[in-house]
Amino acid sequence: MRLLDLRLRDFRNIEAARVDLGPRATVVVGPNGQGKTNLLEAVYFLATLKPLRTSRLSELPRFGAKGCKVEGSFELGATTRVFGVEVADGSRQAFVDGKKVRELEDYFGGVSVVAFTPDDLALVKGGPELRRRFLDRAVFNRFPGYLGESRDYARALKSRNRLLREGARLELVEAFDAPLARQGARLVARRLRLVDELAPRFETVLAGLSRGQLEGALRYAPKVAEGGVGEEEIAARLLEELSTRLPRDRERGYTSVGPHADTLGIKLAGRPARAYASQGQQRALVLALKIGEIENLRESLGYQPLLLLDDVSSELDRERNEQLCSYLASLDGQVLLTTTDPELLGGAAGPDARFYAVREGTFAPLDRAS
Ligand SMILES: Nc1ncnc2c1ncn2[C@@H]1O[C@H](COP(=O)(O)OP(=O)(O)OP(=O)(O)O)[C@@H](O)[C@H]1O
Repeated sequence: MRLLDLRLRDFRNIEAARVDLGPRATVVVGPNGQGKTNLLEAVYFLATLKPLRTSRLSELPRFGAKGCKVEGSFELGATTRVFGVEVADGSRQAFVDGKKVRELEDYFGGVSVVAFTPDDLALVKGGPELRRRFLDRAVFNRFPGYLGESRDYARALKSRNRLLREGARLELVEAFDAPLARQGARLVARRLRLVDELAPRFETVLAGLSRGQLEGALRYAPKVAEGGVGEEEIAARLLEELSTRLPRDRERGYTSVGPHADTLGIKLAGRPARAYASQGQQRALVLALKIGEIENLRESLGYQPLLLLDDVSSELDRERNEQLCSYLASLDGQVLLTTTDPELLGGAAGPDARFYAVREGTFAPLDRAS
């Protein structure tokens, strides 16, 4: 997989842009607030149909514009396909080779990205929703069908919560429980599978980064999946939990059990990293999570996902930054990096890197010598 070029219209502060990507690293250089992250976000949106920083599609079009569009040509094996996504009136439409895509699953064939942004550094210490979000994005990267599955679950959950808030009759709420439990069990099963794959990689990478000093572990263990049971049994248990908790959920006005309420546990030497990890340890943990995810995708997909790194170097300490740069230099897939200071990238960009300068949403190729 290779992203050849990228075309944007009215995406955040970018009125119009075309960026041709290098075979390996493409580096976008510019001062704060010029549009570096916006470009990265456009690539992420193109590849995942999910915005990177917000959950609101309506924030993506440039101020005053009615909609926005991102398009990119991907080389996929021997063919080249043009993927596109447009936002208009707060909803999105995806295209492949100019044709509207009706089923989201049809869109994702062979395209995969992993983003690493300064926000990720809050993963360890931040609230449980951040780790759940990381987990969900990692599951989606690995199993693209997860996007549609989580959307179906979110819809069913929203309807059930509305009925709970409105104090609807119990039988009416219960009518939602069987499908909700089934869809919820699917999400739980996908997450369990991903964590099974990711956890050993994360542990190995962390041990490598810390020269054997740090011992980490990942834990996703919802009660409904205790004992390593399969998806059907998880659904049955979830249904039972929903029913047991129904009177209390009705009082509170929301559904208190299910994958939306679970999170990913990160441990350091057997203890919750959230409570005990130092700043440096947190950075090592996050780096190990990201590298672990990339390695896992590389193995399972058979190619390296496109990496998007948003000015992470300036947020890491020197040692972690050097580790990240040497890891990047060892990869042969594509990386899109943004930075305020190219010096921080060390050897990560490599000799064949392509550079762009950005000012007020306008991108211009940069001669490396300049
Ligand atoms: N929908 C939008 N329309 C127009 N401008 C927007 C929109 N959303 C964000 N912006 C603006 O885009 C500008 C660039 O944002 P971006 O996050 O890409 O900066 P950056 O170059 O990554 O900077 P930093 O180095 O500080 O992270 C900001 O001034 C922001 O206010």
